[in-house]
Amino acid sequence: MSLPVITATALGLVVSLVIVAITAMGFFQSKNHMPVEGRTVLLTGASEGMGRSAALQLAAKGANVIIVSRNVGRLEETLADVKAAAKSPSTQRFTYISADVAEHDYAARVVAEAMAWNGGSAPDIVWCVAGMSTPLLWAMDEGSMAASRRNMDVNYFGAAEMSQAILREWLAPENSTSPQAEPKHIIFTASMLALFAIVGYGPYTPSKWALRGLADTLAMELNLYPDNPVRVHVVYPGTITSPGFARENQTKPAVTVELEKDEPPETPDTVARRSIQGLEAGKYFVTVSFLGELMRCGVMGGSPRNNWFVDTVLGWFIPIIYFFVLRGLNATVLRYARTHGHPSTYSTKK
Ligand SMILES: NC(=O)C1=CN([C@@H]2O[C@H](COP(=O)(O)OP(=O)(O)OC[C@H]3O[C@@H](n4cnc5c(N)ncnc54)[C@H](OP(=O)(O)O)[C@@H]3O)[C@@H](O)[C@H]2O)C=CC1
Ligand SMILES: CCCCCCCCCCCCCCCC(=O)[C@@H](N)CO
Repeated sequence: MSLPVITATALGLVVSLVIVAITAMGFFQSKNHMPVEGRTVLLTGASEGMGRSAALQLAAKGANVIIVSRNVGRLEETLADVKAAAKSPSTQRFTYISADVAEHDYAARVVAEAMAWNGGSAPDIVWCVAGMSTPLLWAMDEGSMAASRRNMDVNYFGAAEMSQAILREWLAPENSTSPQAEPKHIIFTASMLALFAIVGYGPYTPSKWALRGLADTLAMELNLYPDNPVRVHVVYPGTITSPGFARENQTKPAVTVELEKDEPPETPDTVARRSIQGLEAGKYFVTVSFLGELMRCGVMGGSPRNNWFVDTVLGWFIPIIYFFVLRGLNATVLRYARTHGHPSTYSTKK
C-alpha cells in the first residue's frame, strides 16, 4: 500500500478510536459540574439569539435569571418568555437590566443592580454572551478599523469588564468559603474563529482570541483563591442562525461566505443546549460540534485540557488534517482572486 493510503488508514483508525473514547466518556459522564437549580444566573446579550436560548433553557432547569442587553422592548419580550419557561414559576425569580457592555464601567453598575435585586447576593453564574460581528476585508473595505475597535469594545471589553466586576465580588475575602464549596462560574463566549481564523473576519476574530488569553490567565490566577472556588470557561460556537448572523451577512465578503459553507449552521437553541451540556460536563473550552472539537485540539498550547488523553491524541493528528484543509481553503481564496480580480474592485454587499 502507498504511504498516503497507510497514513489515511492509520488516521481514520485513530480518529475512530478517539470518537469511541469521547462517546464512551460522554456516556459515563454523570456529575453535573454546573448545577443551576435555585442559583442565580446573569447573562449578557440574552434578549436575542444564543443568549436568549440559554436563558430559557437555564430557567427550565430551575435557575433564577437576570438578562442584560440594551433594548428594553426586547428585554421585556424575552423576559416574558424566560418566565414562561420556568421549572418552578412560583419560586423562581427573573429580571432584566438594560446596559451597553461597550460602555466603560458598565459592569460595576450591573453587578450592583443585580445584587440589590438578588437580596444582596451576587449572581452565582455569569455568562458573557453579548457580542457582535462585522466581517470586512481588512485592507480594502471602508470602516474595517472602526469596526475592529467596536468589536473589541463589545466582544472583548464587554466580557473583560464584567469578569473583573464579578470576580471582585466573588473573590473578596469576606466571601471566602472553602475549596469544597459549589464553585461560581464565569463564562466567555468566543467563536470557532478563535480556534481557526478565516478571511474576512479581521475586525472580529482578534476580539474573540483575546477572550482565550484572558481565560487562560484567569484559569491560573484563580488558584490564588482556593477558598473562593470559581471556574472559568470559554464557549466556542460555530455559525448560529441568529439575528446577529443575519446582520453580519450584510457586510460579509463573498469569499468569506464561500469558505463558511464548510461549517454547518445551527439554531440558537441547539448551540445553547450543547454549550450548557459542555459546561455541565465541567469543560473549560466548550465546543458545539465535532469540527469544533478538532479545531480546539489544534490550538491547545498551554491551556487547561478537558481530557488530557483525548485532547493529546486528537492534537497529534490535527496538523495532518490542517495540511490538507489549509491547502484547500487557500486554494479557494486564490481561485476567488483569479476570478474576481483585485479586492478594491469588489462592491461590498449593502
Ligand atoms: N451568530 C453567529 O454565527 C456566531 C456568534 N457567536 C457569538 O455568540 C454570541 C451570541 O451571538 P448571536 O446569538 O448571534 O447574538 P445576536 O447578535 O443574535 O444577539 C446579540 C445579543 O446581544 C445583545 N447586545 C449586542 N450588543 C450589545 C451591547 N453593546 N451591549 C449589550 N448587549 C448587546 C443584543 O441585544 P441589544 O442589541 O438590545 O443590546 C442581543 O441580545 C456573540 O458573542 C457572538 O459573537 C459566535 C460564533 C458564531
Ligand atoms: C480541523 C478542520 C478545520 C476545518 C475548517 C473549516 C473552515 C470553515 C470555518 C468557519 C467557521 C466559522 C464559524 C463561526 C462564525 C462566526 O463566529 C461568525 N458568524 C461571527 O458571528
